[in-house]
Amino acid sequence: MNIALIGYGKMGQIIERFAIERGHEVVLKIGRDNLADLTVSNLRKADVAIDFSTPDAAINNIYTCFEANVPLVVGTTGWYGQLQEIKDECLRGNNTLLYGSNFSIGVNLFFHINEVLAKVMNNYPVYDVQVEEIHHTQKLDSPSGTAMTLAEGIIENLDRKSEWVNELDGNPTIDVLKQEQVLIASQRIENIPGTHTVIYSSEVDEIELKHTAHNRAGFALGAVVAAEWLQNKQGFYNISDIFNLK
Ligand SMILES: NC(=O)C1=CN([C@@H]2O[C@H](COP(=O)(O)OP(=O)(O)OC[C@H]3O[C@@H](n4cnc5c(N)ncnc54)[C@H](OP(=O)(O)O)[C@@H]3O)[C@@H](O)[C@H]2O)C=CC1
Ligand SMILES: O=C(O)C1=N[C@H](C(=O)O)C[C@H](O)C1
Repeated sequence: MNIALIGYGKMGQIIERFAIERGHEVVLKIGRDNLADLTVSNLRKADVAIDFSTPDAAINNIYTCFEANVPLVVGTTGWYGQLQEIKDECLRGNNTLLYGSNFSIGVNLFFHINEVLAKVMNNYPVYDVQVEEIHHTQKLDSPSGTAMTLAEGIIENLDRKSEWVNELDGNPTIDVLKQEQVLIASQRIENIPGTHTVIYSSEVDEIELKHTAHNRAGFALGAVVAAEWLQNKQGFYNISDIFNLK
C-alpha cells in the first residue's frame, strides 16, 4: 500500500518504521514545515492516509482527505466534539474513515473488560468509580481520548453514572462532584507514553484495572494494521470494529 502520513512527530515516525517493515511505501509525509504539500493531488498518490497530528489540525486534515477521496485512519485525539459532524460528512460523501482513541491491542482489551466490569457493578452500589490517566507533558489535550472512551464505556453500562468531568493536575473544574458524574483525573508527567486506571472504591477496599504503555510501538503498529483493514472498505468505523470483542 502507498501511505500518506499526516503528522510526522513522535507517532508519525514510528508508524513509518512499522509501515516499511510490513512492506508498505510512505509516499507523503506532512509536518508543520511542509503543510503546503497537503494537497488533493498529493493525497491521491496514496491508497490510505494516517493522521497523527494535533487536535487543532485534525478536522481540516480530515476534510482535505475527504476531498481527495482517500481512506483515512485518524489517531489524533482532542477533536471528538465534532465527531457527529465528521461522521455525517463522511457518509454523505461516500468517504472512508476509521478513528480510535487508542490503537493498541492491550487498551482495546481493556476497553472491553471495562464495559463488562461496569455492567457487573450495577449490582454493587457501595462502589464509586473514577478514571485516572497519566501522559507526557507535551500532550495537548485533556482528558486523553482513551480516558474519554473508558468513561463513556462506564456511562453506557453503569446505570448510576451519566456524565464525566475532568480535572488536570489536581485543579478541579467543578466545586462538588455529583454522584452521577465520573471523575477523570489527568496528570502530566515527563516521558510517560500513556497510563490509564479505572478505580472502583468502597469504604473497605479498591478494585483497580490498569493499562500501562511501556512505549508507543503498540499504538503505531495498531495504526498500520487499521490502515490495512480499511483497504477496500467504505464507511465510518471505529477501532472497535476491527477487534470485534462485543
Ligand atoms: N490513537 C492512538 O492510539 C494514539 C493517539 N495519539 C494522538 O496522536 C496525536 C499525535 O501524537 P504525537 O505524535 O505524540 O504528537 P507530536 O506532537 O509528536 O506530533 C504531531 C505532529 O503533527 C505535526 N503537525 C502540526 N500541525 C499539523 C498540521 N496542520 N497538519 C499535519 N501535521 C501537523 C507537528 O509538527 P511540529 O512538530 O512541527 O509541531 C508534529 O510533528 C495526538 O493527538 C495524540 O493524542 C498518540 C498516540 C496514540
Ligand atoms: O498523546 C498521547 O501520547 C496519547 N494519546 C492517546 C489518547 O489521548 O488517549 C493515546 C495514548 O494514550 C497516547
